[in-house]
Amino acid sequence: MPVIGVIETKDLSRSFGSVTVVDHLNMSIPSGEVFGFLGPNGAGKTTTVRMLACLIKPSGGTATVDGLDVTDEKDAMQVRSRVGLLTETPGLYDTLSAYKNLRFYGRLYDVPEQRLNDRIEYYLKLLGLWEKRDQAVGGYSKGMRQKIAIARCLLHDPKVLFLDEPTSGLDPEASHLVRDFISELKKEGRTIFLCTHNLDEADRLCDRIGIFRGHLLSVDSPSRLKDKLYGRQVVVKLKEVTPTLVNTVKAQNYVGGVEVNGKELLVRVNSPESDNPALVRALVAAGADIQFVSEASRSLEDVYFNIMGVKQ
Ligand SMILES: Nc1ncnc2c1ncn2[C@@H]1O[C@H](COP(=O)(O)OP(=O)(O)OP(=O)(O)O)[C@@H](O)[C@H]1O
Repeated sequence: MPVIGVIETKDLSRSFGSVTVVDHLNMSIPSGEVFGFLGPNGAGKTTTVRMLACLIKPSGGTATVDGLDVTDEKDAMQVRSRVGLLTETPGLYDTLSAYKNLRFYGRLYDVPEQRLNDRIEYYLKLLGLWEKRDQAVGGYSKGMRQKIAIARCLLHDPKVLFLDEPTSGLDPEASHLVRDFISELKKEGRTIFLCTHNLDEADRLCDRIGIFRGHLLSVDSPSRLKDKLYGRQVVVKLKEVTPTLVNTVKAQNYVGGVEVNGKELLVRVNSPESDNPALVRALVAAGADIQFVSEASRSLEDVYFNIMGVKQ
């Protein structure tokens, strides 16, 4: 039987006037996955999230969240109660304390009184804000406000979380705390749909990445995206690079290609674990003085620019 994702879209589309912003989006996100949704400004990420969270209607196609049809009015009510949404500009009541802000929103979601108090206490303690629970949110730092905003969208215990730019505008320490918090939420088994422009963050947090501009250009785990585009490469640093040494490497039948970068050879191989010993032996036999051998690491930024066709 095919595995049905907790988020499924089939040709999901949305236009504003004559402009199509989301164009036949097809994706399937399994339960418990952290899915990174990457794309340039105006790619249609927020529009996609708004459709999946039932804030706007699709112009075409279908989508289900937790098995519920987002285009069906009755199902949409239930979807809203099963998802948590952190928007790019989460509004909090500045004059109310963190505790009162959370109580206010929890009641909107009809969370039973005792359960609400327990959940507020749990999250404020987890986020290190319990001692400051009675301070007005207006006096909170940006990072503290963001943590309250994330806690707010968890009060009704949603299975699926849509986080739109959760660390945008936060300093490195606050971003780190929010990222740790997202990892905790993953451990709780929630499915997290993460829109971010921070590629390093996506690389660290996400099980899979979808690179999107109107439709999905590529989707896979960060490591497979890198391997698919670049294969595995070994960097061999030599005391001296000579044409003989380059030709020796090229002549090895397990070598897929060689690039010379100063005193380094960038060698493409299928499996460094099994090919490196032979490569090192061949180079030494040809007179090479090897200083370092390591695996070349590609960043998600390399992948993103490659897929977007941006020259670096
Ligand atoms: N309600 C609306 N009416 C008209 N156009 C809209 C509306 N909402 C979004 N758009 C347009 O749709 C396009 C995609 O916007 P969207 O906010 O989904 O992009 P995004 O990928 O989230 O961008 P960013 O990374 O900048 O947040 C933009 O050109 C935007 O102007």
